[in-house]
Amino acid sequence: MLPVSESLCGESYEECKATADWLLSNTQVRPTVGIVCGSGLGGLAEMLKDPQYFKYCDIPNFPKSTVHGHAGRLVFGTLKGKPCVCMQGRFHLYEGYPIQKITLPMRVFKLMGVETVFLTNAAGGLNQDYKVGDVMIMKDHINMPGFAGNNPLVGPNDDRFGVRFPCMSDAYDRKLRQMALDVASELGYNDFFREGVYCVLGGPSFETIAECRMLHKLGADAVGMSTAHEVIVARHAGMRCFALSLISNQAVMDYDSQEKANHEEVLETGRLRAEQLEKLVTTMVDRLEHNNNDSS
Ligand SMILES: O=P(O)(O)O[C@H]1O[C@H](CO)[C@@H](O)[C@H]1O
Ligand SMILES: Nc1nc2[nH]cnc2c(=O)[nH]1
Repeated sequence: MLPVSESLCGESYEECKATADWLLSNTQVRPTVGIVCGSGLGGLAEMLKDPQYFKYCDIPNFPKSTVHGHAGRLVFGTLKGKPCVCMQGRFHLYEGYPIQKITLPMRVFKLMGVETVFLTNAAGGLNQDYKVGDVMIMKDHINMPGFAGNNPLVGPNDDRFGVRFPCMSDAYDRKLRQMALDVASELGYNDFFREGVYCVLGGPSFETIAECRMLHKLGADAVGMSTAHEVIVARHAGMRCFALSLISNQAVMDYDSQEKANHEEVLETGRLRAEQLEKLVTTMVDRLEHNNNDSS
């Protein structure tokens, strides 16, 4: 039996440690790299050598994946010889979990020894220069639910994870962003690579036209329903973060448009860009140094 939670929602240090210990006792892999696959981007997990799979429903304290396009399992293995753990499917606020629960895997990553986290997501393009199929390196985020107090760090702070008031001006590691730009250029991906700001909303409804216009005016280039929460918790725990948004659809900004955002298009765009994203992330992991110093 795992210890009874003293936390608000099942993300206490003891619970995360029990989950990490359970996983480490069931795999030989000692991951230093963590990967989170977004909607339609689960193929990244298939890149791992000698994979070992754990269904979320079998992992103590883990929520279950409920979204089509998220396989719902943790994959351990190596990528370019580096020990990795990969979330093939993530959790979202709209699935009904408390925000602390959807970010629990980041704390488990930390307690298993992960130093660097690569996150991917599918997002709607707000920037009018973006096209479907573009890939946006996240240089920053706007945490909309956080404005209303829905931040994953709400609740008692456990100093064993991090400080009460963590800095977020360096959330997206500068060196990794530069590495991504270099690798994208070497691979001939310049035409569809961008760098911009991601805005997270609670979902699950897609945005209205007025909301899209507002978000764009506020400085967001892409909009989605994930990632920023995970990055907040990962940074709180001192892990380096790198994140990519695949622009899976154009946010509708015009009342005359016949476009309608839908999840099938999101998954289909993921399939079209899967190979390039896998190549980029694999090359970046290959170039990673064993170094968790803040490099921004
Ligand atoms: O952010 P990921 O998990 O890629 O998923 C994105 O795609 C789904 C909508 O199609 C939403 O869950 C949105 O957040
Ligand atoms: N909120 C939101 N999430 C998405 N995920 C993929 N596309 C979109 C979108 O247009 N809006």
